[in-house]
Amino acid sequence: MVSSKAARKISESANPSTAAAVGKEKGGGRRLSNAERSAYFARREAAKVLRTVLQGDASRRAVGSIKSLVYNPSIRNKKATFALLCQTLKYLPVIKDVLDTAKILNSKWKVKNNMLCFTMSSKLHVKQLHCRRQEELMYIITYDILFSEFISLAGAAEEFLFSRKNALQTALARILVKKKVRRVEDLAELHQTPDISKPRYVRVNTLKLDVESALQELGKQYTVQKDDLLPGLLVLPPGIDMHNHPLVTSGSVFLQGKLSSMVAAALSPEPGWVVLDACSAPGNKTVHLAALMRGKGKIIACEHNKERVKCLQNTIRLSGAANVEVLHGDFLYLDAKHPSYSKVRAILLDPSCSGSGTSADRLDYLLPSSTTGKTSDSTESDRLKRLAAFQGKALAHALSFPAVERVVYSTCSIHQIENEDVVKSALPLATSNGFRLATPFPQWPRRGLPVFEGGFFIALFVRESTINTSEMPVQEGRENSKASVVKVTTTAKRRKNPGRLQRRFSFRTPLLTTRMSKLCLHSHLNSHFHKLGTSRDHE
Ligand SMILES: C[S@@+](CC[C@H](N)C(=O)[O-])C[C@H]1O[C@@H](n2cnc3c(N)ncnc32)[C@H](O)[C@@H]1O
Repeated sequence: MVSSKAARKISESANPSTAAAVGKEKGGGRRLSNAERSAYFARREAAKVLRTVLQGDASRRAVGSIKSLVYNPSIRNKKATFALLCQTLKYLPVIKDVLDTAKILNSKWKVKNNMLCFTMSSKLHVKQLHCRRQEELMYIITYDILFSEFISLAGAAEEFLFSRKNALQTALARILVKKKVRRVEDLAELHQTPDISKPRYVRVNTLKLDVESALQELGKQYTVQKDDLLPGLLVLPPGIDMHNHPLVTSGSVFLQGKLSSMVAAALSPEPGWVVLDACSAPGNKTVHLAALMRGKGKIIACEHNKERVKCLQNTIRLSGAANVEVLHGDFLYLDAKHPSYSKVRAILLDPSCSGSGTSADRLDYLLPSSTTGKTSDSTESDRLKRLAAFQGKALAHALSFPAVERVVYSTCSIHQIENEDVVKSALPLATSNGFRLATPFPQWPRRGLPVFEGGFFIALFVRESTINTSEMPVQEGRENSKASVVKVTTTAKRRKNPGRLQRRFSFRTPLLTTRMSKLCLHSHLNSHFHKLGTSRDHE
């Protein structure tokens, strides 16, 4: 959580009066300083993320955590955006109340010339914008005006709201009187920040850097030590921001928590195996698998969400893993009996879940639904049932792949319905297919109990190999393909006839050797998918 002090610091640095470089006057207008520009963009970036966060929260759909949205590559000024976003969310109930009382959201403001042209000129092309259309931006700027000490006025929306500063302040004063409190901090609605003082973990990407070198490099700046359970994991002090550290931006280390790092380690695939990552984006565990397999063998990374496929591809690219094949499609539709999967020996199943175990990490306590109790118990329970139904189907499907010896099922949920209940419901099938539940980390002392604040759930199924994979038919072309990352775009849409799937293919590198024609390729991939009569929209 970013303190108001930190947010103020950022606001101060963005303020023209404290920033050294104020641009020169030009043609009757004033060119903005870098700090003004940066504040202008940070507010708009924060507003964009805020819109996604609020829409996701209102519809209870997983759109990514606050952190993951801010640390998306499309956000340029991450630090300022994050600070503004967290602070605005913290004060959001008050801000909404203030804007309502001051009747500002129903007004319009005038935009002079082009808002993005950083010259405040007196020659006008006036356009009117409605505040409602820019609601999130209004929230961000109102936060800045009311609660941070300085504000840069660059931008028409800023000018408009600043001209109503008195109305905003009067509205705030009225609300305090009405609620019988003296300070804004005393308003009961303000979110309490939980005390999160967990260490920062980084996982060394051994495809790019060895653990000793990472230890040495990070040791120049921080107190760092090896984790006592996972050899490639390093432990650093809590609260440090490493997002821009060169080892992180180069993909030499990944910011990955201990519990998340335990999942691929529990699967423990051997170099040379064919491994399926069933629900893979954004790909942290996919590239961990690649590192554990030392780049040997093949990982098929399946993901059904188009946007998240892009994220997955970025992660793979960053990691330098050359043995990952990205499959854009629904895992439940993959035909386990298809020859392409006949050599899959391990499956990592980390499906969509409620995320209840990592909600503090994801800053969910800042979301409106966490304080207003907008989500009723029955809505939440329906959601959990829907998720559990999908998770159960996915686990049963994973256990049906013919050559699979190890299946890891993991969630970041603390709900029994998504964890033990799913595993229990799959046990009869698992047993009849020759699997038994195994202990992934015998030395891990507190299995089954909440180990940190929040938590992960990991179940490992193993079966002795009954199939000699060297006798498996080799899939023509695929085995000979030199393709490293293959982009297969598959759009499976439910239609009147549920057995029919509509697909699109695009290849960055050839999937098969030239011996196979495109037509042949199409029918080859058509038979990869196998309808199990389930909904694709699990969330
Ligand atoms: C919990 S996340 C996986 C996180 C990932 N293992 C990692 O460590 O980076 C679950 C992912 O599964 C995807 N997903 C959900 N249902 C799916 C399905 N039926 N087939 C393929 N992917 C699915 C979601 O879009 C989401 O990206």
